[in-house]
Amino acid sequence: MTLLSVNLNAVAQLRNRRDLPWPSVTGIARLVLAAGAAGITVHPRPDERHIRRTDVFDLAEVLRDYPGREFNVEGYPSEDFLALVAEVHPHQVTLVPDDPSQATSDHGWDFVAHAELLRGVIGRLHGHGARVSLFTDPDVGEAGVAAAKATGADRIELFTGPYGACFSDPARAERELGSLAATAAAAAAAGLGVNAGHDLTLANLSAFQAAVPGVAEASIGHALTADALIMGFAEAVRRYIAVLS
Ligand SMILES: CC(=O)[C@@H](O)[C@H](O)COP(=O)(O)O
Ligand SMILES: NCC(=O)COP(=O)(O)O
Repeated sequence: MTLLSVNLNAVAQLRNRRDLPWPSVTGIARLVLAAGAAGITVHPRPDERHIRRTDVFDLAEVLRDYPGREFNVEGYPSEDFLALVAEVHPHQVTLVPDDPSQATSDHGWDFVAHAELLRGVIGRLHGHGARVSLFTDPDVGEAGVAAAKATGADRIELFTGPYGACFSDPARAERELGSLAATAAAAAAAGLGVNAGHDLTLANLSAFQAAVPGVAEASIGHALTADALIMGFAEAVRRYIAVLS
């Protein structure tokens, strides 16, 4: 069974439209956890376009009321980011090679070029007990997985954005699923855990699950929030969990 971690970036972005405290990021976190989500994911970007530094501390407090659920904090390993996660102590840190100016996360790590950086950062994160996952392009294959393993990471997160973009091209979706499945199998053989995320939806998730077995955690936010605008967060969480189970 793949666990669902709900990404709250989009809720924070809606809140930030006005200088008002609603929609409440912590309130939605409590709602999705009560509905059965295994955890919460956030990506506090340097410009605080959505998740703010204060949200990360507030959500860590919420997670303390839900033993067994996990807090996953994503970001580029800048000194500011590393200082934040050293204070908050999330269960998992997902390292992403994002430039501050990027509109969204749109590629994984070059594990060879960034080997030294990643090894040092992962050692620091392990020092305060975090599990470390590395954002990974779908087509890195065995060589890329071996390089990821060499950094000391615990998991890779399959970047499913290219697959999610195939919503009108079934043939390309099949090719993307083939790449994702090959990289996931290589990761499992190398003793790495496998997470997944970016542009997963109720429409594409079951085909992903069928093609890529053994994914430990899917972090889903944008589409789940869009669904929640129609059916509510509790029902949306239940629908995604049903597909992931
Ligand atoms: C790493 C990833 O794919 C997403 O988790 C990321 O959080 C998306 O960031 P935005 O919500 O800022 O697009
Ligand atoms: N790591 C992926 C994530 O947290 C959410 O991505 P998305 O569902 O908002 O595209």
